[in-house]
Amino acid sequence: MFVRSLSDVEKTQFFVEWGAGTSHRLLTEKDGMGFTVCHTVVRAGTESLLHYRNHLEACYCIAGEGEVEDMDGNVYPIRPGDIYVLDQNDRHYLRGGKDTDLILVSIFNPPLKGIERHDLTKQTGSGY
Ligand SMILES: CC(=O)NCC[C@H](N)C(=O)O
Repeated sequence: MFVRSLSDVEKTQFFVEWGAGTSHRLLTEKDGMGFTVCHTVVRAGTESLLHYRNHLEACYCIAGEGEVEDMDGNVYPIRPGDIYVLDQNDRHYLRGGKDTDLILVSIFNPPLKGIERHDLTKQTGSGY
């Protein structure tokens, strides 16, 4: 077993600014667990169009507030204790709160290599 902290990740390439906040990729492919765990900050006032074509993702909110919107226009407020699940590789909008960051634990299956980067300029949605 091992223990890893946010400060450990900050010394590595697995701490990324993803365009609308930060992501500590706490577990990556090389850890051999079969999934990735990230501590993700979504900055207040941001909106990102995201689309993970090669990974399923579930995001569990541990602090703050925000919302997620599917491509049918359904808007889901996200608060601590909520999980949103992209079980169909769903394209979606992710928004931080008006004045409050949204803090998520994001799980990816299959795992990320850890060095993937978003390109939020893509009209089709950023992802990997
Ligand atoms: C919630 C979400 O997907 N945010 C984007 C960052 C992601 N956790 C990543 O590490 O790329």
